[in-house]
Amino acid sequence: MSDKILDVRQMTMDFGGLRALDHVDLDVAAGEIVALIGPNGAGKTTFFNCITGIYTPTAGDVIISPAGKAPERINGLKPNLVTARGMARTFQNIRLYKNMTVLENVMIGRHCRTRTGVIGAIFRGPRTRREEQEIVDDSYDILKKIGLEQHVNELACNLPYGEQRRLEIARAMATHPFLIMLDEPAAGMNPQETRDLTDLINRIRDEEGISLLLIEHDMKLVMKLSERIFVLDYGKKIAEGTPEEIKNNPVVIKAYLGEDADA
Ligand SMILES: Nc1ncnc2c1ncn2[C@@H]1O[C@H](COP(=O)(O)OP(=O)(O)OP(=O)(O)O)[C@@H](O)[C@H]1O
Repeated sequence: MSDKILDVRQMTMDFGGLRALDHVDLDVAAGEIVALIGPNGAGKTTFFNCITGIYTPTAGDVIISPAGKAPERINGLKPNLVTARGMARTFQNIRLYKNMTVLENVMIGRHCRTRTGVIGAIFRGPRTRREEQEIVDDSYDILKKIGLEQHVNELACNLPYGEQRRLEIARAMATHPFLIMLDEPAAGMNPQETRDLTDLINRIRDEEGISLLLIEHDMKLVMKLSERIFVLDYGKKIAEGTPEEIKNNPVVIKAYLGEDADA
């Protein structure tokens, strides 16, 4: 496929004697929503950590090809540089600056796109002030898109759980990514919050043109949202395909879905 924006080849990660990822291939095309599923301990979060620079994989390649840019191998880049290349992520456990406002949390995400250096920040010339205003405006726009604009000045810790999760997504969007990776975005959400999240993810793809790769245990959500699904089990990729193919794949049913296949 020529329109791959992310192409992960033979990703392998050993923790001492434990092989958490075993030669895993995965790709995401432009404008695609892809899910990575598998039982607890299958290696999903490790996979995210390997492609975002948190871990240095034992072997494998991560190649990105955002629109209009030449393909680049990003193995070994530090997480902040991976983000700057256009790959943003959220974490399994909410990681917000809880005692900062909603707007400030998004502005922090946006800062990875600033041009002002230390000198500019100290002297605060017109260019720096203009850039700061742009960051505020851009962050506010993102909060509007996410539906959190009425909370701009509230502390992040005072938001209900579902909205904290949305704020994390807003912060990821503020980095102007071509791909957002969500680690269990629906975890702990009630049914209404999960429905809102489904709409939000679709809107991010349809209106912003951002691709998404998500780890999720909520099979209903995965089947509804994803165009393709990759399945891990004990660090190995055991299947990939459309939701229909995955639902009916006997190897997947045995390893993971079991009775919930039609959930
Ligand atoms: N830093 C680490 N050091 C040692 N072992 C680790 C480390 N991180 C993960 N592992 C192990 O690697 C395997 C894969 O873990 P990982 O967290 O990636 O699974 P997962 O599919 O994300 O699970 P879950 O759905 O429960 O979040 C597990 O056996 C885990 O114990």
